[in-house]
Amino acid sequence: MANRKEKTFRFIIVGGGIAGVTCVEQLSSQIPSADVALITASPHIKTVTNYRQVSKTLEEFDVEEQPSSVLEEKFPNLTVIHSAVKSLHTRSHSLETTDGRVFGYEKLCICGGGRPKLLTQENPYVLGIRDTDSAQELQKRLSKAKRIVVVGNGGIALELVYEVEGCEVIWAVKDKAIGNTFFDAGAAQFLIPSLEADKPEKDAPCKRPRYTTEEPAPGGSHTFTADRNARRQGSSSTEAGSALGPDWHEGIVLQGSEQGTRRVSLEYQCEVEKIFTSEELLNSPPQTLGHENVGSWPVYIKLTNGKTFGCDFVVSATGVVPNTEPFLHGNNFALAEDGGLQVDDHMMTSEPDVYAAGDVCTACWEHSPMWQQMRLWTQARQMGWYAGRCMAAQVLSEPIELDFCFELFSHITKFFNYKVVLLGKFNGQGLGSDHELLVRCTKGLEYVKVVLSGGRMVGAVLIGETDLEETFENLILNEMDLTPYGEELLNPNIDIEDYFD
Ligand SMILES: Cc1cc2nc3c(=O)[nH]c(=O)nc-3n(C[C@H](O)[C@H](O)[C@H](O)COP(=O)(O)OP(=O)(O)OC[C@H]3O[C@@H](n4cnc5c(N)ncnc54)[C@H](O)[C@@H]3O)c2cc1C
Ligand SMILES: NC(=O)c1ccc[n+]([C@@H]2O[C@H](COP(=O)([O-])OP(=O)(O)OC[C@H]3O[C@@H](n4cnc5c(N)ncnc54)[C@H](O)[C@@H]3O)[C@@H](O)[C@H]2O)c1
Repeated sequence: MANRKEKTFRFIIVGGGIAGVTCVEQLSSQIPSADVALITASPHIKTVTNYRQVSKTLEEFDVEEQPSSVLEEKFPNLTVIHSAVKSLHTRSHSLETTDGRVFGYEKLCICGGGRPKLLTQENPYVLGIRDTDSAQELQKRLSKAKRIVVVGNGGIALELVYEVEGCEVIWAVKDKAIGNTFFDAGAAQFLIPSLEADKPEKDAPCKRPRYTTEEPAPGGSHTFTADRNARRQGSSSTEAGSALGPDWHEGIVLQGSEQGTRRVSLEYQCEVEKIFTSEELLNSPPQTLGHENVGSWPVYIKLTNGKTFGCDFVVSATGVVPNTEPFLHGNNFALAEDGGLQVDDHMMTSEPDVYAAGDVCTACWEHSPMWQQMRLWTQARQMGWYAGRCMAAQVLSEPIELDFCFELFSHITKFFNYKVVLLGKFNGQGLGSDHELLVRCTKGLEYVKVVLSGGRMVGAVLIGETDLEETFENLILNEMDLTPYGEELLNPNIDIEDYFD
């Protein structure tokens, strides 16, 4: 490294997202005398506000973008450095920023987050959504759009297809049902009517102890049309200018160039074969186009089901990749299969004195049977907080055990305007055939699914205002044998809270 060290900090945290900021807050409050540096590429930092512990493991909060001065005022020993890390030298315990400065550290925590795993990096008509800038770019392009194609079947796609209005949406999913990262086909079936014109009728509860679902035929497609005015009555108003947070889409107007109805066409079980510009399409065989007219759209997307759609742009909502590049060269980090920095149960990477937290890392300790990593705000906050505690514990020579929040996976969110709570092995992840499901579904009102293994509850999906999260969380954590209760567990006429008191 050519440049001389400008300063050596006791702790350096890289990344001003939820993981990095929570780590800084934890360290600075635990060891107020320690000099801490936060190096971040973004001009603003993300902070957790309105934090609420819903139950033992479920938490809810808002995410706000704030100027970094807010953090510096709170912690006098904190220095915020607005620059990106260009390279890391773990042997000399130093790093270099893109503006040529070199800083030393005693302990480092990498919280560089992730970036969208785009279908292609080169095509200007393919957008990803990550931060405020990309969300604003989406809003700008959408305001002139008549048709977009959304590829992907996770959190972003689910939120986007529901929120976009005044623009036709073609939604291409690899799977047999929508929302594969969060739901199974049963929950997807429950949610699908929300894309349709009328609010679903509220039927009497129907218990479905045996789990069956109808699936669309391979390569099948469905079109759902919603009446905008009808839906508006039940949805909250959009306010321009608020920060990208868990309700990121409420801060921007996702309105296409047309007024009136929303139209979502679902293309199931297909992937992207090719993305063309109109010029490329002119030079391709005539059968490529199908019913589309060449030249009427700026970009065309050919799916593996043989269909080609012209559109104004494509949203690639196809997951994230950990932002590890600047940290790898010349070092010896162990990387996980998903590209994340491997961390142990003290959030330590394989390099000495280097920790990592949030989307950039992959939890490689032996997980509790009820926990799995998903790249979510909640886990970024929990990992940042725990990494801060681990770093402090090490310098103070205090023992520390893996935090309780990693005992049980829990996530609370909203899809299609329904409250959604996910607990434990909510999709029977890793259980193979060694599990059974109990399902209760009331169309338009609630969907409750319980995953049982060896008579014990190991996971649950709760959609709607079920009020069951705390009871089910306790049942999972207590590992109670529920065999004697059988299907009564989901009997809508039994107040389950009283039942287990
Ligand atoms: C549109 C969208 C909606 C989402 N909705 C939800 C939701 O409803 N609920 C939920 O739980 N999760 C949601 N998520 C996921 C959630 O945003 C992430 O899991 C979480 O923000 C990860 O936090 P992080 O701190 O690890 O990373 P990030 O928030 O990505 O922060 C990384 C930080 O590191 C900085 N950085 C990167 N590289 C460098 C470098 N070389 N040098 C210096 N700084 C660097 C960046 O500038 C940034 O400040 C959503 C994600 C998206 C994109
Ligand atoms: N409410 C929430 O909790 C929420 C909302 C939005 C985003 N998020 C989080 O933000 C991150 C980014 O969201 P996301 O939706 O991009 O990721 P995701 O991991 O949730 O979903 C990615 C989806 O893309 C599909 N996919 C991957 N490669 C593909 C390909 N080549 N072709 C077609 N489909 C492909 C996957 O099957 C999956 O359905 C995730 O970590 C997600 O959990 C959470």
